[in-house]
Amino acid sequence: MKLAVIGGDGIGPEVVSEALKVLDVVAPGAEKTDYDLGARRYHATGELLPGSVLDEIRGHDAILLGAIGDPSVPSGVLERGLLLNMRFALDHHINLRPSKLYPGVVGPLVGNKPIDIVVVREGTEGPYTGNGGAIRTGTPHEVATEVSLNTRFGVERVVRDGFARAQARGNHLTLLHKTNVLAYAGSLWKRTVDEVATEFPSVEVAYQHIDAAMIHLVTDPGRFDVIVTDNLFGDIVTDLAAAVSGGIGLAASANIDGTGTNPSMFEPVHGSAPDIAGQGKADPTAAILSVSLLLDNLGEHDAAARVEKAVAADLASRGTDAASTTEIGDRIAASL
Ligand SMILES: NC(=O)C1=CN([C@@H]2O[C@H](COP(=O)(O)OP(=O)(O)OC[C@H]3O[C@@H](n4cnc5c(N)ncnc54)[C@H](O)[C@@H]3O)[C@@H](O)[C@H]2O)C=CC1
Ligand SMILES: CC(C)CC(=O)C(=O)O
Ligand SMILES: [Mg+2]
Repeated sequence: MKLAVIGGDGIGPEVVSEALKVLDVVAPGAEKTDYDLGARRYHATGELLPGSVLDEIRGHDAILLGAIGDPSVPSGVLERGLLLNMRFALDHHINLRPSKLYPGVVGPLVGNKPIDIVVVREGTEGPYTGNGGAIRTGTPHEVATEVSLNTRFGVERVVRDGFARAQARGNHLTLLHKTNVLAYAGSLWKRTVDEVATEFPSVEVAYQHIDAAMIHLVTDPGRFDVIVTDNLFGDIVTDLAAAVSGGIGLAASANIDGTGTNPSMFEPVHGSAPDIAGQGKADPTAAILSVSLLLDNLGEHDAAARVEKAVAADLASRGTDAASTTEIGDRIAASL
């Protein structure tokens, strides 16, 4: 197993280092190559993601990433030039984000309602493609656009993936969009879901406007099983799903090229958290669960299950005292 490892910025390297401790126990033969990408490299060389580095990364079986983004670099430069660049170049169209309330975890919802949701977020289109512009910048007459790009091809492949996942688990799929206002893109998503649904007769289909879904995720999360949605809505709903399932420090994700052509990338849902970077406060659980997703994706199902089981056991036994980043990583690695 050849892995490219990108710690990145802020708490990224801190949580990745704990994730690797766990990986080393369950997959001791894994060959890891570290890539220095992010703010440090950008300041030193002006480089974000050189083509030669991207080509090298392509030669790996999977990528483990911490987080990208740093306050010393203008907002969006690293996020777009490095992170999104990598997701787009490697065709990571399926952005998989499970949210589960593990036993023993006390979430913020009244009654600690059970949560077991998988968000299938489109990963290469929507408003994240950089399809926009600005004129008269800095003047009172400035105009800025950020166009959401949705192709039938791109929507259909992620919708089909969502249905397949729904069929394999709770047989329920909810499309989240805003068809009442975003009529063109909304219509494409809705029609695609309705058409693909005919191939999956066992899957019950629901639709919710994205704003109302924020209510239901907090008041009645049990109504969701698989959620399929676009890149922006998926970004937002998965931070909320993480928050109601015990916190952003527990939320893992997979950026998958469904065709298997390029290595998929596994990373926490969270960002580089500059507010707590370097303090040993970051919860590495999301990064560790991302290792579980990585192993599962590479067919190492037993190892993946071992990691998830160890995390679940650790979560069940966590008290109210905050443990440090390394304490949590050490504990989970030792339990394996
Ligand atoms: N995939 C990625 O690499 C992502 C990068 N970013 C970038 O990260 C930077 C910071 O973004 P924010 O909006 O502040 O989002 P963030 O997710 O980094 O932090 C939001 C809040 O969650 C807390 N938090 C995050 N991860 C945590 C962990 N593992 N344990 C405990 N607390 C944790 C932070 O301390 C902060 O209060 C920005 O540059 C942003 O663009 C944001 C999201 C994803
Ligand atoms: C920083 C963004 C490009 C990504 C993000 O927030 C995410 O994927 O969750
Ligand atoms: Mg996000």
